[in-house]
Amino acid sequence: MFCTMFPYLSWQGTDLGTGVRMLRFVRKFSVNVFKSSSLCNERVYFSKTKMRLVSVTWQDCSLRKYSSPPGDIKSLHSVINPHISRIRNIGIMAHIDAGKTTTTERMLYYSGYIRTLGDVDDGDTVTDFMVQERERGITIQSAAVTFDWKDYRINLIDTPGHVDFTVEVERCLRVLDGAVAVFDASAGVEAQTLTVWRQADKHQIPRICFLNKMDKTRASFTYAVESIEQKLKTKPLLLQLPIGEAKTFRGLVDVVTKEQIVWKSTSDLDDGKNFERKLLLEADDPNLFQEVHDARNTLIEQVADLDDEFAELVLGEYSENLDLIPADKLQSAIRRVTLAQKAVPVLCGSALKNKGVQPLLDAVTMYLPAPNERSYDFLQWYKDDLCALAFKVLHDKCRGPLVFIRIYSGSLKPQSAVYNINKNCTERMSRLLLPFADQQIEIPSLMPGNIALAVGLKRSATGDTIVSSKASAAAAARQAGRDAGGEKRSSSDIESLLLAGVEIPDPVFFCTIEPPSVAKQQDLDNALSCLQREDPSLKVKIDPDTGQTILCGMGELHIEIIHDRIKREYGIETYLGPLQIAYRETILNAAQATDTLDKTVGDKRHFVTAELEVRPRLGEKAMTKPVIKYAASVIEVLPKELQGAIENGVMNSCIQGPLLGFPVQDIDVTVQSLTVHPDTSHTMLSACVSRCMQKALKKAGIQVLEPLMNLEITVSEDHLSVALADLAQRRGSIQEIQSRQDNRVVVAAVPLAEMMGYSTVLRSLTSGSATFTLELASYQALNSQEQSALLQRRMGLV
Ligand SMILES: Nc1nc2c(ncn2[C@@H]2O[C@H](COP(=O)(O)OP(=O)(O)OP(=O)(O)O)[C@@H](O)[C@H]2O)c(=O)[nH]1
Repeated sequence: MFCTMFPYLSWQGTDLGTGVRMLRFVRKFSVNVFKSSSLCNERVYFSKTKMRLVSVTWQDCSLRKYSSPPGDIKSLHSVINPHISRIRNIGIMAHIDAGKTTTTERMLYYSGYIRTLGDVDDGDTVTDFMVQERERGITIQSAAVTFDWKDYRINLIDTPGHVDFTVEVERCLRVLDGAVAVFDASAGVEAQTLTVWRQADKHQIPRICFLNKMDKTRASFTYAVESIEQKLKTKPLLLQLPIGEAKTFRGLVDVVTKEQIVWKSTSDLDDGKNFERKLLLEADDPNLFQEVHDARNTLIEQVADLDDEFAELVLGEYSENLDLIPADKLQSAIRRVTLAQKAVPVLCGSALKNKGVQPLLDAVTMYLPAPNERSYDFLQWYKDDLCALAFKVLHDKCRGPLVFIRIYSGSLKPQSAVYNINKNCTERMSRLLLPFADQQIEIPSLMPGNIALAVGLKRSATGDTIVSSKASAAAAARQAGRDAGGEKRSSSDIESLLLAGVEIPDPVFFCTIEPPSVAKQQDLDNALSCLQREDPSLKVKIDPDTGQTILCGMGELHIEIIHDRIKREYGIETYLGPLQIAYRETILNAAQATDTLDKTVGDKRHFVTAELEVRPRLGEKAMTKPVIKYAASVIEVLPKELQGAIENGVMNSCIQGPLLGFPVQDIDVTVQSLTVHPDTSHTMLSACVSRCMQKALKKAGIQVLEPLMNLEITVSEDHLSVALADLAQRRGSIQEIQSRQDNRVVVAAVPLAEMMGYSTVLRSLTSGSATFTLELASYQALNSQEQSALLQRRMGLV
């Protein structure tokens, strides 16, 4: 599907003149296949596609710095690989429906990369290109697009807002240098904003806040800013003030320069390209003038508090009159505090009404960091050698997997071999493409800081680290090992230092999936392995008892979308079993067990006697990996190579607990004694340890744990009581009821088992007016009654 949606143009490295001519061609005719009449069936897609050739004048090209004459190598190079200080890798993140896709669409439009404005509600935006995204009006996959704004190259990633796709957000954050957090100005900080904000904190990503939807009836700049300050515990720097609010919103004032930016046209058809920018004078609006004057002084004070260099200016040269502080000095200081993540610039606008997006783009280039202004720990071990991260995979029927790559150091060239550390394999890359808006342009090389699409990598998956060769990976590992304290760190610790991967939380839902006939099983397996490479939060396993394929996902919507994609993209009509909860198991007491394996295979005798102890682990954070220790008498004589086999045996027994077959968490395991005959294979040793573990776990008494979810419902006062009554029946415990403008926000903890089909129920209870988000909080123990009821259900007794 991708090749029909993203036509690409190419040139080969040596013929640069042709390359430039090709670029001119790219600019002249932007092929927009998104206005296709058919978005549904991939196989008929091509024949039904109406290619729309949009003429772009040569003047347009020159504005976008593509005007260099054929053969000008320097400028061609800057088109492909701009100077690193001119690159911005940014993400757009927010709560569901805050307006990320609409804002991205406007950015592409104003930068000249699309000729018509797409609309989420009409299902024709560039970044929401999956059929399911267009139908549902939500972002499911992150989309990476490249465009130029003024003199800057912006690689932008539009991330999903729905909580089921949080992993997608997390893995994108890994490759971003900065982010724009979009808010609905009438709602302020919402549940999912908090989650993505925490994720961005974890990856230390400098941010800008954009208060979108300033045109909405209940939009309130003050309310949204207060909620940012209180809920996100951050220091908002107000760089703009709105002119008007809700219906009267028509522009903004740049607090730094004191310029007013006003969109004169009130027509919904106006594309917002034309606006007036001029100094705000007292005579224009005395109240607003005073407000801006006060806001600028507050901003200066805030920044001076956070930045010593600026404080010196304020206290010295300009102490008599803060009005005289030049805008560029203030901007530089704002940039420094933003990069240091001491504060967050706040801007506002209405993406839908085409207001405020151009100043937002200016702020992105002005205040967010270039790749060389960020520090990445793992880079110190690669120096100038290649280090890149595969952060997204798309399957294209014509060209195979397309892998989005962010390059951190070294360089990448097409037709070259690279080494994938995670997969421990060497792969050949055939082509490199830049994802310019809705086209792809083939490039001859990729330099640090940039993002591109690699064609030909058959095994690389989302989250893999790519380097130049196995030797380079080994050298980096040696260096990392030395820096990390040599022998004291295990090899897996060192590996994790080298890998720039993403932590994937365990899925909370699962169900069986069956093809329409046995003959289609192989096709289904292929489809699932492709989807898994794209989406590491999707897990697929085989039920050891029934042999059925099990699909495990992050939520109802996640599984629904996967089911739909298998049908539409791979043409397989599958049947899903009922959705089930992924419980966990843990132990109640400490216990010991002994096991002996004595087997002769051929002329070899495999003999193991193991004695293990298991104990409940009392940590704050749930741990699915058991902590394995060895008694002193064992570790003294245990050959290192047997350790791996023992640990495999322990891990395997924890994948399926002894009571219901769910993963076992929070246990400590001690190998008390071990006797191994020299001929014993590692597989036999693992098998014996695994069996011994199962015995010990059973003796220790099993407790089933269920996923407990954080629930946040936004509901009107009228429907509050009915929503609360319903929650009480779902074993929900209400933690807080907050006010959000005219609405109430109920914060509660509810077992996931009680939330099946909740969206339909809530919709009917509140006439569709309430919204909710659900996020995994922890695992809690079932009481004995609930546990035995669950056991009976699982055994088919009730
Ligand atoms: N009034 C108003 N509506 C807006 C504005 N921006 C977006 N919308 C509407 O809000 C809805 C959600 O917009 P999207 O751009 O899809 O939001 P999103 O954050 O990308 O949504 P997800 O990807 O599903 O999380 C759509 O109906 C938009 O038309 C705005 O500035 N004002």
